[in-house]
Amino acid sequence: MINATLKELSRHLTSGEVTSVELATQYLDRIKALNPALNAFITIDGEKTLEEARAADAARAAGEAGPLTGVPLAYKDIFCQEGWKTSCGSRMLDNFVAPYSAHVVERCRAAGMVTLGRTNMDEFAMGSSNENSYYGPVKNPWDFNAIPGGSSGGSAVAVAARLAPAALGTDTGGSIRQPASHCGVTGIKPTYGTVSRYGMVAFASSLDQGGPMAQTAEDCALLLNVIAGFDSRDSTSLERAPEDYTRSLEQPLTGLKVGLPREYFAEGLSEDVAQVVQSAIDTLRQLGAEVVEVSLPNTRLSIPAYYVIAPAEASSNLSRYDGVRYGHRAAEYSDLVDMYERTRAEGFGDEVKRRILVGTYVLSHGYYDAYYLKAQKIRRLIADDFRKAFERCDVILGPVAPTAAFDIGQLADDPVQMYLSDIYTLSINLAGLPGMSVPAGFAGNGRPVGLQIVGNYFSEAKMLNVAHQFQLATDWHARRPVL
Ligand SMILES: NC(=O)C[C@H](N)C(=O)O
Repeated sequence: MINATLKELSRHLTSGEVTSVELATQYLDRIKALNPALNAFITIDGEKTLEEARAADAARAAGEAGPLTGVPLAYKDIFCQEGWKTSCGSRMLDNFVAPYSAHVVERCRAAGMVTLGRTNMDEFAMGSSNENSYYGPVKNPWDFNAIPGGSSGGSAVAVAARLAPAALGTDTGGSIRQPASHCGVTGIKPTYGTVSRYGMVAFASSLDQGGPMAQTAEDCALLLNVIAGFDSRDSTSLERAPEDYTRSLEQPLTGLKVGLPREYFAEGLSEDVAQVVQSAIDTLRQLGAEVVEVSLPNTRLSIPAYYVIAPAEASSNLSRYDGVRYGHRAAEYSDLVDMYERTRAEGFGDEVKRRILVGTYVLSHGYYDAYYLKAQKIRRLIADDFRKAFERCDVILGPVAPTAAFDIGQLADDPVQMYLSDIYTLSINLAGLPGMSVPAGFAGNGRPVGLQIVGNYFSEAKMLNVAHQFQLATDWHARRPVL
């Protein structure tokens, strides 16, 4: 049962082959056995989980079950969940129990899904390796020396190690796609505005977007059906008619136009990742896709633009952690300013402090035009690159990251090198486009490699169709680490 997809679990629950309580117990036992080594979860609470599972079984007995009632799910520790500690991977929120639930959590609970726990992450979602968590690094189940990717590393590992059949993550500059790629799971970051940010701890609000991580594209579609949709409590939530994201899964790919950006296959891409991506493209070609070359000339500017805009927004968003209202407060201080200073010095880790400093600097008088305004102009150019590219193709394919997962500690002292690993993911967030990662093979060292699929605005159903057809023709998504 532990290896089943959401789709299969739904069937097993419907047929009565398993109850939600039995299922939750199996996952909780596995979490208990493996989490001490993997560190994928920050919080588990078996009693609460079983209570939700019992309620799901009761709903089913009363004939009130939906397709995902009783199916378990893990949440990145960034989504507020009433009654659960919501730490965002930070000492600052180590004592914070959310008094309300995020929109996506409300949606999943209303669908009858059962909470397995809260997954580890880089502090305030800042990082690409999960080494920035106050709760310690997460281990990649394929190789305990490897990083799992970040910042949704705990969610990716939970799915890869079968500690959960699916998990929710967030993606500001690659945080769903890059850990999905490094752990061999499927993840999708929807078009900006598709999933409500209400109750999601804010990092860079113009880029943050929640999304599903699971074994298959089909499962991601099922989960997206649950979490997507308008919510008036998020001012950037889009008012659109509800969609069924599974509607195109079975369509053949004949005639699909696939764009390969020249800039994604150039210098900096490792040989083994290039090979995996190339063979995935060959598979899609055999399935009827037609390949065209496209150009995204401003790709290289995405790193400086993102690392101005994201810290700028973060410096503003994180100003709320002042020790007054909630979260950490220094134990000793002499006056109010001293309290602010000590609280923030103690509560935030190095990477968060670095970004607050950068963000404050680029927004400060005299530097605003030189950095922030310029970055916003680059953002427009990047979106224009994609607009032109999508005149010639239906989806864009490429790598998710330049290399497979690197070793724990390898880039820990080199933030700029760490930022460079986001080169293929950042521009998608800057443009607000949907992007996904699909397991496509392994690097020479046995670590997983994902294929990135980028779609035009609101083309999630098409992307999921491409991913699903790819998964019908390959079995990379079904491989699992030996644990
Ligand atoms: N949050 C993200 O999407 C990850 C990105 N590497 C960052 O540190 O900002």
